[in-house]
Amino acid sequence: MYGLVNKAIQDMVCSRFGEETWKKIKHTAEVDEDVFLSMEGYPDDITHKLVKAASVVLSLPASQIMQAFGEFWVQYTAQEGYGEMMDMSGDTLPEFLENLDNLHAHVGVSFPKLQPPSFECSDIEENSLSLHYRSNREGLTPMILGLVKGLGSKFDTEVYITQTQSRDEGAEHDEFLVIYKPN
Ligand SMILES: O=C(O)CCCCN(CCc1ccccc1OCc1ccc(-c2ccc(Oc3ccccc3)cc2)cc1)Cc1ccc(C(=O)O)cc1
Repeated sequence: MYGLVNKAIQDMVCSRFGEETWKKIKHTAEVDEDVFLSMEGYPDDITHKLVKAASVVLSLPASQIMQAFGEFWVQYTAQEGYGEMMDMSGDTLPEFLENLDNLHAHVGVSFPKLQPPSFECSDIEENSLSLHYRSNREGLTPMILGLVKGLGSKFDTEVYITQTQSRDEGAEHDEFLVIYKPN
């Protein structure tokens, strides 16, 4: 995972719980990095250890941490210089979701170590669609719930998302029903 992800976790924890809590989380995770370089590639395990340690230190379920992080990621990347790229990826929530693979392909051209998941939309109706999420990473599914919620805020759109298929329960990939209503 690029360091931008770990840096975003650090910024979310520091902004909401302070520097001391972040130090405790890094210590619990046994992660020694003082600074995460956005454009450096880090083992995925570091991200998983940080989420697990945050769950212990904050006494919150890891799924809740990942969901909050997904929501935070959308605004964080916009303020960290990817706002224009995100704005070019669609004017509405369904459009953005349909263009997500293109967005990742665009980033991947400049940053070849990117290992993006794949998102596909099907059964697209006026106010709903099915979102298919395929990834070679494990355990980040709750982040997708937060990412879509974050897109709801970005597009001032009420969004309801529920998982309808789960890889953990034997499905080939995770699938979500996304219902949206622009305000
Ligand atoms: O792998 C999984 O199964 C779940 C990963 C979910 C995280 N993605 C979120 C995708 C997303 C979904 C909804 C809305 C917005 C989303 O992201 C927009 C986005 C995607 C990628 C970047 C990005 C930009 C630069 C990166 O790397 C840098 C950073 C600074 C300098 C050089 C390279 C890494 C990711 C920025 C915004 C983004 C992503 C972040 C990092 C990686 C990666 O390091 O492989 C792959 C994907």
